[in-house]
Amino acid sequence: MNQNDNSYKLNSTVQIKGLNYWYGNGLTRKQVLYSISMKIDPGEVILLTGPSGCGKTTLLTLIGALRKTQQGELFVLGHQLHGSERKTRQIVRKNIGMIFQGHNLLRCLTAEQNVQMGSDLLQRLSYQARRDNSREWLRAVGLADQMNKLPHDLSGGQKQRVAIARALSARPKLLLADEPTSALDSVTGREIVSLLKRLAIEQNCSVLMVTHDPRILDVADRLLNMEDGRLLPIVQ
Ligand SMILES: Nc1ncnc2c1ncn2[C@@H]1O[C@H](COP(=O)(O)OP(=O)(O)OP(=O)(O)O)[C@@H](O)[C@H]1O
Repeated sequence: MNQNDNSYKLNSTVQIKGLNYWYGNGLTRKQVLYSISMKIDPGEVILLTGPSGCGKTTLLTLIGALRKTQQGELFVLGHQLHGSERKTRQIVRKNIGMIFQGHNLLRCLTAEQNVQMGSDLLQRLSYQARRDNSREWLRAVGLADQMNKLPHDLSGGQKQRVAIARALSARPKLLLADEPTSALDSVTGREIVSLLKRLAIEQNCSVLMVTHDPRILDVADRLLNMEDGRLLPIVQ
């Protein structure tokens, strides 16, 4: 490995080479990812598509340091995750925002309190500054007048806006989103993805988004397609 290889890995938000992954053990062991190689540059918005069961969520959770890497190189935000210690994975996770299909908001907390869970990761800020940060983010996603509402009093689109505010309020360098528009109608879905892209760009935050939604593909800087655990060559 030469010096250029190393700086490349440190400069990319994500750098993956020859990543394989298996579920199960012994006779039930099944390979679900095969020789995945890819990279994500700072500020890039990438959409990952592919049929159900092809391995998209598995790849997302490996990049998000939510699973242990088994084989291959996986550099995220300059940290090698293969063979990494728990502490390294924690550091990486703290710098990643995550948004899932279900918005994953806590039902008993207001919109503001849910966003504050993200702001609270900014440990150097005072309580008041974290609170202001949460409110600013709710304003940025257009929910200034809904701060005190509980999730069940918000529409699906509004809940996803809160989830976006919560994810971005922690100032992540990478945002991972797993089908964030799947529960939304097409107009709201597009609106949410455009908002997410605009806000992420403003933060110079890279985005990797899994989607089945063909209506939002044009939002991407780059499209990746997966099938049977493999990334397909890009057809221009
Ligand atoms: N915890 C698990 N244990 C065993 N097999 C699993 C587990 N999670 C996923 N799988 C299998 O791994 C394969 C890839 O699943 P994964 O969820 O990554 O695909 P996906 O492309 O995200 O699918 P979908 O679009 O339906 O969410 C599938 O065959 C799935 O059944």
